[in-house]
Amino acid sequence: MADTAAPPAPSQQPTPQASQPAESSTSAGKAPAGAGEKEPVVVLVIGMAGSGKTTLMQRFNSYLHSKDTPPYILNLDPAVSHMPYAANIDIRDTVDYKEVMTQYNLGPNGGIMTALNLFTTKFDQVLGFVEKRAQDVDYVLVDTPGQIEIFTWSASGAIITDAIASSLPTVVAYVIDTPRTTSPATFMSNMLYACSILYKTRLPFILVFNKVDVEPHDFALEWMEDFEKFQAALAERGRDENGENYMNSLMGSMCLVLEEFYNSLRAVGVSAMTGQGMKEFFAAVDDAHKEYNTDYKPELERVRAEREAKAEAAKDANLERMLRDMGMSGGGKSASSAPTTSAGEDPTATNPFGPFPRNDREDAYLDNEDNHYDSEDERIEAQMEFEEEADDHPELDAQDVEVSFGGNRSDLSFPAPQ
Ligand SMILES: Nc1nc2c(ncn2[C@@H]2O[C@H](COP(=O)(O)OP(=O)(O)OP(=O)(O)O)[C@@H](O)[C@H]2O)c(=O)[nH]1
Repeated sequence: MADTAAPPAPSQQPTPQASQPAESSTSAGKAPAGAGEKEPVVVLVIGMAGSGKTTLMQRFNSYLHSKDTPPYILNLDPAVSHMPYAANIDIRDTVDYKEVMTQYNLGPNGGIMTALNLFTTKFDQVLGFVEKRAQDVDYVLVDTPGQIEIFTWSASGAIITDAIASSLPTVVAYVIDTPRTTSPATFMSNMLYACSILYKTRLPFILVFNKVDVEPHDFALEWMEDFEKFQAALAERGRDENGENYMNSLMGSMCLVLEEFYNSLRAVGVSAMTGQGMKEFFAAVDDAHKEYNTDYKPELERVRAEREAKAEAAKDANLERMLRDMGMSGGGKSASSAPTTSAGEDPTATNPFGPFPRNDREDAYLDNEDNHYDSEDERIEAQMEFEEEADDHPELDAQDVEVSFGGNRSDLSFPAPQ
């Protein structure tokens, strides 16, 4: 194996909080920067426990080193005991899941899940490290926790996936233990799981049939291409020890449903043990990278633009509402929020002080006959007289007068503008 460096020992954390993620210096940093802009592709390695993810990561790593394109590696599995490759960023350097178990009184799965949650709170920094190296590498490999559901169905897994996929081209490599998938029922369960991940992440997807040194994956390709062959295998091998085949019709219909799913992915057979299929795997990754750029990226940009447009519209609406509240715009009132008097009329509609209900002081002012003017000129003249008088009487200085919004805003009071 080309890269068998011992993994760095996990640091002992005094408290189960995520410390600052650390970046190990491995060969990725030494990769020669290519001419022009480089855009690495992130490969998220996901699979059931024991499917061979970690061994495969080591194989990918050694293969890429042999091609002179060392990858940048992230390990997100806090419980991995032996890592046969050196990761650039290792979750175990940041959170000690055993410490998390002790402090939070959790079992192993709860500890792994909580460790991942804690790490997620620092993931923006992790992404910062990855982005900094983006110019130097072609591939970023991400190993995920052995308990697949901890990553695929947790909020932190979704946050991490979204964060990575919105910053760099990302593809999912779903690792399958081929020798353990030869029964039609296990095959179907694995495919349904893969399908759910594909529809959840919506990222370009590669089915990686691992351990083909033990069992070639031809049967799987055959079942995916020709559903009648799968039906035949079901009829032949789908019976339990009592000769029952009650699951067969369900699985038969399932394979029809999965036909569309099979069309939208690539499948390769590999062996982490012998290194078979590496060239085909990376060709599939490059193909999926292109798919990300043609299909996923425009969709991502569309969603992002939609989100920004919504945020902009909300900002405009807030500004408009604020201006209305301050009586600086047309003063249009919102029909739904305008309060009404007991007589059913809207007091804001007749309030010259602004688009809010009159308060007692304003009512008193308007009820005073002296304050009614026949024309706007007359009102302005009266105001100028008042201001001249106010100059001679500093006690009338407006600065000392508290203006309070009436009605539903009576809890707010603001000093009068100077
Ligand atoms: N024959 C054979 N064995 C393999 C291959 N890949 C992995 N294995 C073996 O499968 C077992 C599980 O491999 P791991 O790499 O630990 O699998 P994993 O998916 O990372 O396991 P978890 O972290 O527990 O989920 C180990 O005994 C490996 O030696 C392969 O291609 N061929």
